[in-house]
Amino acid sequence: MEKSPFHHHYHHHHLHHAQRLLLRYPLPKFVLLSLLLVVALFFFFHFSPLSSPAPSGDRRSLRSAAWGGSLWEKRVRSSARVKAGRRGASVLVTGAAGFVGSHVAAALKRRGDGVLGLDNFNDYYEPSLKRARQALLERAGVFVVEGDINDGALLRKLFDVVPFTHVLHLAAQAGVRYAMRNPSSYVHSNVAGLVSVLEAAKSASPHPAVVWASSSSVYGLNTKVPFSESDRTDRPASLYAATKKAGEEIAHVYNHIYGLSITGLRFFTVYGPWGRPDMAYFFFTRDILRGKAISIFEGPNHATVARDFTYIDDIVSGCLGALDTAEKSTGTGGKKRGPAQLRVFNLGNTSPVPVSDLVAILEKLLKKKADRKVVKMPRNGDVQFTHANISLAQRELGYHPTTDLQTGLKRFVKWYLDYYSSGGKKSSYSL
Ligand SMILES: O=C(O)[C@H]1O[C@H](OP(=O)(O)OP(=O)(O)OC[C@H]2O[C@@H](n3ccc(=O)[nH]c3=O)[C@H](O)[C@@H]2O)[C@H](O)[C@@H](O)[C@H]1O
Repeated sequence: MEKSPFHHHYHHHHLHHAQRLLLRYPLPKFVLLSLLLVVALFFFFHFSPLSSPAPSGDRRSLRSAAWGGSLWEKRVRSSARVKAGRRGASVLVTGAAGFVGSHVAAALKRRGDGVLGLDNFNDYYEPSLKRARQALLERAGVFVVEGDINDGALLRKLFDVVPFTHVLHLAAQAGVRYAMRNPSSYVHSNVAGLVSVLEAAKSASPHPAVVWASSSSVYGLNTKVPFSESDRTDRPASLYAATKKAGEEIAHVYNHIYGLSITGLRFFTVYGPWGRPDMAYFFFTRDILRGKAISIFEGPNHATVARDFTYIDDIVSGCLGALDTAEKSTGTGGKKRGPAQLRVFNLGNTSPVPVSDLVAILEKLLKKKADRKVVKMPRNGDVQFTHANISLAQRELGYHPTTDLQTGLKRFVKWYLDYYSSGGKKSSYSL
């Protein structure tokens, strides 16, 4: 709507009037000075580094623990050093304070490899459990740097200090159902975070080989069982699954352009001592002990919901097999000299168990009946069953899972009672 000439004139007149007023009654000096001071203070606090959160890559940022400095570099170097007289690997383990990360980091160190951990110790589940795992790793000689995989400056620094031969990338936002409550965390950690790690790898000299955690959930709504690596993975049922599938596509790009050797591992519901409190086997144990009701999901017309539960020690052997058979990357400093290895493997147990059977095993081990509520599986991103065909991993990685659910849960319950009897601080249980 065209502004009327009156409108324009009206404003002009008012401005003129204000000027006349100011000139006629000059403001006392101190009023002017205090006005100037207020304005100056506003600009100072608004633009000063103290007020705006420093960019995450800035090690002086108040949020993440400081990193860098000569003492820090010395600790990084000695942690990542291969044991004398051994042609071992020097591995950067992201998510090293996590469940799978801490177990694999300890196993690598035990066999003499160099290991440097990285973890942001976020509070997706109680950080005290991550700190307890970190303490065990420190005692084993593994330094876990506190930092975020999205902190490019930190990753570049780590690769400057250590010529890593491998990256075992396990840092991720895990959990199928939580994706409906915090979707951005999955994009931040599983997509942006993976790109950040692959960017650091392709910029390093030499390029490390990368092994990273994908997920059984990429099989989504498939009904053909058992799942084989060549089956369709274009029907994810959760955002978690979609970010892991996206990761597999992103891996293909970094392999194609930069010649990075990349191996994706599709883990199948991993469980065991030092596990994740957000997973059913863990909180069912807690709730049975507390006499709290547990909800057991069931499929359409009372079909059972089942998982190919895989014990942590078998997963560790699968991860070591992937690292040991990973070919070198064919690039260096961002240039590729030839085609590089690109692989994906199922790491499962090939014996799916209904959730109700898992509960029955826990009741026996805990000598306590569960207060069961059988509920229809909610539309929460869960799938009705998973079942791994592991013949490819058996052939290529020498992967041979040996632990059945009864045996694995027995070890988990022993750890659980030990750890929480010490008030969730420590456990005589090693990783
Ligand atoms: O294979 C994977 O890649 C994933 O494995 C794991 O996901 P899930 O298989 O969903 O494990 P988990 O939550 O322990 O539920 C176990 C069973 O209990 C059922 N379940 C769950 C909760 C409940 O209250 N009741 C119930 O019956 C539930 O429907 C399910 O059938 C990892 O968390 C995930 O990060 C990813 O690694």
